[in-house]
Amino acid sequence: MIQLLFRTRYKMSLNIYFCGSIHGGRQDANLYARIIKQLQEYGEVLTEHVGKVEIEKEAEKLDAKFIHDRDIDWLETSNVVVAEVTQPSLGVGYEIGRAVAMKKKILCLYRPTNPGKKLSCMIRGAHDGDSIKVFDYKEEELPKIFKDYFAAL
Ligand SMILES: O=c1[nH]c(=O)n([C@H]2C[C@H](O)[C@@H](COP(=O)(O)O)O2)cc1CO
Repeated sequence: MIQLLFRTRYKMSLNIYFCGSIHGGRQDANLYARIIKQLQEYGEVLTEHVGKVEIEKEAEKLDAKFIHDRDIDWLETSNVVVAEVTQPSLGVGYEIGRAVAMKKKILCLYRPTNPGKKLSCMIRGAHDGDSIKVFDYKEEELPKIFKDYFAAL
């Protein structure tokens, strides 16, 4: 019951900006969709399109400046930024940098699956354990990570 009240309260008040690679590579697109579904338990995900398979076709119809300005507006109105940072993406790195400058609460999630690949120090090193958190994770750990993260906000 308490959890239900908690979720209802946050659904009404939290704007979540989810970042995931688009032009950087769509290998994790289905994972993004599953993450967005979980995040919707905690608030409104402003960037739901990041998990959509057909996003690249949609993006072709839109002007880059329109996408940039719309996303920066959403970033400004967001309360929390959640970024899946395993697949490197210039856009995601840029969004995180802008979000840091806006003093947003930021959660970065990285899957250390490939021993030959490392997360950028500019993301891992931004972790301060308070406003900016960077976690290594496995997908099955996400429900607990989100539960703990949003409860502590
Ligand atoms: O069509 C788009 N729509 C859009 O919202 N974005 C934003 C949201 C994503 O978190 C991020 C992805 O950047 P990139 O495309 O460089 O991987 O940029 C990026 C694009 C394409 O660059």
